[in-house]
Amino acid sequence: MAIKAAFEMVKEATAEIETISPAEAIRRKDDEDFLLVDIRDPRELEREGRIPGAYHAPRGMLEFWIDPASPYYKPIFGEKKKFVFFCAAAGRSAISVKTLQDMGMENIAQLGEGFSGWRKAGGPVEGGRNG
Ligand SMILES: O=S(=O)([O-])[S-]
Repeated sequence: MAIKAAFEMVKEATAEIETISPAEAIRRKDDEDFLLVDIRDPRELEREGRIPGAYHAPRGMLEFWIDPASPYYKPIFGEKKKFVFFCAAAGRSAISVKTLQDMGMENIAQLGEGFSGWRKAGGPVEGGRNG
């Protein structure tokens, strides 16, 4: 059986979800009803730094953290906010947001170009070893 290309999955997912530009995310980052959700691995956060105020939800646990019926549910995902997920470059976030959307989660989007787009657009970053 042929393996479907990961980037094809990203392309298909991206076509079905909302993407917010880094500039818009920077503008809205302090809004009470707007939350950036960092789905990168802990090692990436240590190495590259993090967006101040972003909530860290490792991609591996996402489906379980947003599902109120799951023992791993995180009530923050039940709050009335716009949840904007990001990874390093909007690959994993596209697939993740599509999955959460399919699960019925509303008011979600991904951050276009991910953490690298945020950095390029001049968004604040804290920590990291590549500073
Ligand atoms: O998934 S990724 O875009 O961060 S490589």
